[in-house]
Amino acid sequence: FTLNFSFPYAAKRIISISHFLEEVKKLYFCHGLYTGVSGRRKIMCLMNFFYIYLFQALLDTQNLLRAQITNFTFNLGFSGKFYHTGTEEEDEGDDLLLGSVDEFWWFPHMWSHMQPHLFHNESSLVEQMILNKKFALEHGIPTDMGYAVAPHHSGVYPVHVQLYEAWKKVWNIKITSTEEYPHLKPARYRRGFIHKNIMVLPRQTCGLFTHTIFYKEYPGGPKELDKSIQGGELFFTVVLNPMSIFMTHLSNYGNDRLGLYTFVNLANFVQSWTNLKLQTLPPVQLAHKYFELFPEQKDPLWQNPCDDKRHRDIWSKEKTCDRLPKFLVIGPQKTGTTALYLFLIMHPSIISNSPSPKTFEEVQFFNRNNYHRGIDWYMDFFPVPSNVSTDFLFEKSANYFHSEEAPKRAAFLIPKAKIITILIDPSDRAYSWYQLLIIDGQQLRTDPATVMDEVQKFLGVSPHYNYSEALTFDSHKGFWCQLLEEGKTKCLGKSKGRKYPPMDSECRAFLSSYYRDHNVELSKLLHKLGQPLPSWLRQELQKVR
Ligand SMILES: Nc1ncnc2c1ncn2[C@@H]1O[C@H](COP(=O)(O)OS(=O)(=O)O)[C@@H](OP(=O)(O)O)[C@H]1O
Repeated sequence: FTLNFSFPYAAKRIISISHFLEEVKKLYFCHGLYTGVSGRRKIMCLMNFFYIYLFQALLDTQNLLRAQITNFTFNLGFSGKFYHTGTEEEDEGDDLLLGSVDEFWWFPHMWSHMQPHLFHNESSLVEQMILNKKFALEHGIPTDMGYAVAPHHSGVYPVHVQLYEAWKKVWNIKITSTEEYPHLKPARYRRGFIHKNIMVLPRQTCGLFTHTIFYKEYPGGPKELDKSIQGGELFFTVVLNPMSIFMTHLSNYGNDRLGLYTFVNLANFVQSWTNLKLQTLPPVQLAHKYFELFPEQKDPLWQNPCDDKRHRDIWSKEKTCDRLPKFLVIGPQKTGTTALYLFLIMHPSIISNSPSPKTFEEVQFFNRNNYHRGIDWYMDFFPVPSNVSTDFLFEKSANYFHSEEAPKRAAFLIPKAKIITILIDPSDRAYSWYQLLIIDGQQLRTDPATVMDEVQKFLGVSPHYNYSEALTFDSHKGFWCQLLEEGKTKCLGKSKGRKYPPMDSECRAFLSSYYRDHNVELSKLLHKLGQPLPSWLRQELQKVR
């Protein structure tokens, strides 16, 4: 234990480069990837330069870590615009490093280290990336690692879809990492996800930042860093995560070399006190391993980007969080959802999404694969409300009701949204579904104005809209329709409110008995929720089996 502690400390004093980085507070990064499965842990370290000076220090650290971590290799990130823009010594450092590209792995940052979410046009992002790629090609830096990191996490999560597209076009990026999904804190809940075929891995925090240059000046005192390494947070991060990714700044490898100190010490401590084996994998292999271990993390869960300050800060100013629905009509299908939809959009404060070319008035975002298109895609269906507090954006997708995924997904993105569902006798619904016959019996069908009064009350929408005046029973259609000027009516199309012969009694008895147990369960649920039983349900329950 004592040896583990004292060795890197001594090493630090012997090989430190004292004149380095006194005033450099800029962004020098080093990434470390710790990965592993069950009894194995793997480490890879990534580093990022603008003015590289510490070539020798990097190699020293890499060699020291290789003694403890199989295949340990730094992964260096580059923003080419800063090449040869430092002092003479720093420029020399750049050349030294570029003369030994084969010693390390490499990943692109942005050309000028800009935050991607500030670029609204994909083409400007592409331009910037092409510059960085040209720089890489000119200097023999490999361009096929498939890994990239966005400066300051910007654009990765919350997803800036333009970044993902540009990454794929220019660099064929397959993997990235962030500390922001689903949130920075608590760190132990960070997860990965796959979006647009790019695997996003959770990144851990090692406690080294641009300002942690000197051991004695470590925030809270050096004991804090030592505690974290020796059985504290950092130790547990590696022990509890089969795969850990760290990012440190180049400044952590100058002066007191806290990067070296921390990781060598950590690896020693882990090896002394556990049976874990540490090893490193190249990024793409690492990502595949991660999602083999955590397949349930593949599907992302989108959240409102404005709910977390850190997320809001890296969310494009040209995008707003107001283009999200305040309520959902979730179906189920064949219960009168189209009629309810029509009645709702008659209200001056209620605004629906624009139509989808494929699914018409329904967006069908939360239930199936549209969800993987991301929230930019979803929000584009909604207008920017002219008055955020009084306008009610909503969306009706009748198959949310029976979707396994929709409730969780909706709860994450729009946790405050109200939900409206329509229940009708399932026998009638099933019958309607198979287009044989339909039985009238719903309040929405017979008395929509009262239903719409309840809906308005439930939503708290204003002004109060008088549906008794705005709707009329169209005897030709046989349903309630919108009343237009001069007594004309606007009814739903031919496919809604069809005329069938009545259901035969044998069929009704069969369906009634088929749904009986479900209806009993439903009545219990409604009772528990303090909801009144619909009249059809009361009638169904009174039937003798
Ligand atoms: N005002 C009015 N006009 C027309 N139809 C009305 C109305 N109110 C309720 N209904 C009932 O709505 C049934 C269709 O339900 P949905 O719109 O939810 O169907 S779908 O899931 O979108 O296909 C539809 O069923 P079908 O007649 O079998 O099509 C009607 O029974």
